[in-house]
Order: sequence, then C-alpha cells, then structure tokens
Amino acid sequence: MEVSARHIEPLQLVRYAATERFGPHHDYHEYNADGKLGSSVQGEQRAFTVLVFGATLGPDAGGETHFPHLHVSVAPRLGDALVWANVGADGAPNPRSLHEGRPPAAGNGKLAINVWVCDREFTTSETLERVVRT
Ligand SMILES: O=C(O)CCC(=O)C(=O)O
Ligand SMILES: [Fe+2]
Repeated sequence: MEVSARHIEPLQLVRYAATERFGPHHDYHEYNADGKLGSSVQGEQRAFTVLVFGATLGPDAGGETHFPHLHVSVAPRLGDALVWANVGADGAPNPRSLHEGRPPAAGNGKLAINVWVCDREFTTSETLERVVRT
C-alpha cells in the first residue's frame, strides 16, 4: 500500500483524567451487512494507527496502551509513537489489533494524538460533523 500525508485523517487528541479509560476496541471500520464500511466517511479504512504520546506516565501510573491478543502493553512516554496495522496485507480488518487505553492511576493524566493513516486519500470536504467522530 502506498501512503502519503494525504492519507491521514484529521488528527484526534485523546485526553484521560485519572481513572478514565478507553475499553477494548478496534480502530478499523467494520463492514455493514450491505458491505459498506459503517463508520467510514469516504469509504476509507484506517489501515494504520500512529499513536503519539503527549505525556509520560511512570511505572505505577497506569495509562498503558494494551493489546490483549498480543499480550503487549506500552507505557506512555512523551514524544514516543506507537504504530500498528489495523488490517492485514490484503486490507482485511485484523481482529488481533484489539487494544485499550488503560486508566491513569489517581493523580495522573494522559494525552495522546491519534494519527490514522487510511488506505486512500482522505479529504476534508465532507461536513465537519461527519469528519469529527470517534
Ligand atoms: O489511549 C490509548 O492508549 C489508546 C487510544 C485509542 O485506542 C484510541 O483513541 O483509539
Ligand atoms: Fe484505538
């Protein structure tokens, strides 16, 4: 798959206060019964996620990005980026990309930026309501 900066969705900032979490989910868009990618704006698929951490959380501060199927947990560190594929080489959603944002422990917050790299050019000509979503 060829990618360029034009394949990047509008960036999404995620901010967690202490104890807030983002439960297990996939970043890819699911296919509806009619064969369309349900939450996709322009038929694009989120092929890759680049999660850029905007805060450092120490060893007991929680806030890890956890991949249950892979038994991998990554602690946030300011400026680090975690990159993974949400789809296989054939472009099909890969359920093993399941991940969650664990809650920061009391007294900690977490910031990150989602950079979703899609399988096609993403234009922002659509209305804002359709582009800004989770
Ligand atoms: O906060 C995290 O570690 C993960 C965030 C995430 O998965 C998302 O925003 O889609
Ligand atoms: Fe995610």
